[in-house]
Amino acid sequence: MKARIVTLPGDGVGPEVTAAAVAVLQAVAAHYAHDFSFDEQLIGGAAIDATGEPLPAATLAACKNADALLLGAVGGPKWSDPNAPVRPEQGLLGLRAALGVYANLRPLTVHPALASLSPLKNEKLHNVDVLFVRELTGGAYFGAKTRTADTATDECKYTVAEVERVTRRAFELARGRRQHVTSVDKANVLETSRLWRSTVIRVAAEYPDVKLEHQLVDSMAMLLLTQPNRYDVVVTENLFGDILTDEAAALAGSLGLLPSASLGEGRKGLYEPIHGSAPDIAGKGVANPVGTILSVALLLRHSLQLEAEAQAVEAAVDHVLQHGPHSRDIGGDAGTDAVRDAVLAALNDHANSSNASADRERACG
Ligand SMILES: NC(=O)C1=CN([C@@H]2O[C@H](COP(=O)(O)OP(=O)(O)OC[C@H]3O[C@@H](n4cnc5c(N)ncnc54)[C@H](O)[C@@H]3O)[C@@H](O)[C@H]2O)C=CC1
Ligand SMILES: CC(C)CC(=O)C(=O)O
Ligand SMILES: [Mg+2]
Repeated sequence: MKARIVTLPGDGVGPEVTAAAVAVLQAVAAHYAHDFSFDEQLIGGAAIDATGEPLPAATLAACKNADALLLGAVGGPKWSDPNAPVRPEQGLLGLRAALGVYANLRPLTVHPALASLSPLKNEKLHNVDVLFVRELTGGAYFGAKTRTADTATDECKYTVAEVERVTRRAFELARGRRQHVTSVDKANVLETSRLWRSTVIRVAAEYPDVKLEHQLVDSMAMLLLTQPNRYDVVVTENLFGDILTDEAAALAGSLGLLPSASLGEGRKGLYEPIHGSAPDIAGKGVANPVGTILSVALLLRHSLQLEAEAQAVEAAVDHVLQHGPHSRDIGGDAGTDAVRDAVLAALNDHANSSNASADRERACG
């Protein structure tokens, strides 16, 4: 198939992990005879340096014209002056809003080979398989902001329509999994959470086959670490989802491992690791590319509908996590390129063995 993919490497480790993930997409294209074109665009601090804006018009135009987008990360100390007129993060928020990608899927699994890195080193780690569905284009990140010399405000606003659409997405996804949705809010205190909860309850009535439970976000932060295997699909608002998923990454062993897919109504999606620009390790060639490579698997699955290819990438990553090499954040000493090369080799083996078995089936049939 033909697909136009815009890449947005961004800042810090963003270009390093994006390059590794693009190499995987190129290998998928070669193994499975697809025609993927890549168009690299500026975003974040790199875009501010080049154009003065975190989301240049040319970037937005290219993104609107693409089938899928792959992003590294934005931000870093160079652009973090609290009084700066523009910030790299505004570029990413603006892109999410412009694309209308309101549902951010952040899957969490714990690879058995990495279980010793997890704070929960016991049987409760078995079968951890949680799909976070984070609302991505509303809430405090997008509300009106005010600032005077001694006071600042960030408005947190949600409409019923915004809650309904992300809740429906969560319930639809739960139907293909273990039919269980946990909605996380702070309905004992926040008005937005009370609207969230009543809307979720109403939408849930459309899905009698899916069990719904509610959890307040503060106790959820604890339960996620102590009983993660209780959860199937977790739906929550923008800020809570951002925080809970970085916490969840600790269970997997590193923030560098988790991928994400940001989806709206069409097939187009924005794919990125859940981590940031990791300025502490940027430029050293040691960033873990696994979260970004697994984001490529989500891109293949959700935007390009190439399920076999998505599974091939996931199997290749699984092989590397099982046998190494491992990057420093997960206890090894391999650099980004060595992990990328190991994934490419495993993908090559996987594709060759799939082709061989297809040949055998054809010969028998
Ligand atoms: N989606 C995005 O573009 C995001 C951007 N940011 C931005 O990133 C910058 C740094 O933010 P932090 O709070 O430090 O979060 P961070 O996610 O960049 O880093 C947190 C810790 O995780 C480690 N880490 C992250 N990704 C890794 C990887 N692939 N391999 C190995 N270790 C990894 C880092 O080295 C650091 O110790 C800030 O400017 C922030 O605004 C933060 C989160 C998301
Ligand atoms: C705009 C981003 C920096 C927010 C974030 O941390 C994330 O989406 O994970
Ligand atoms: Mg975050």
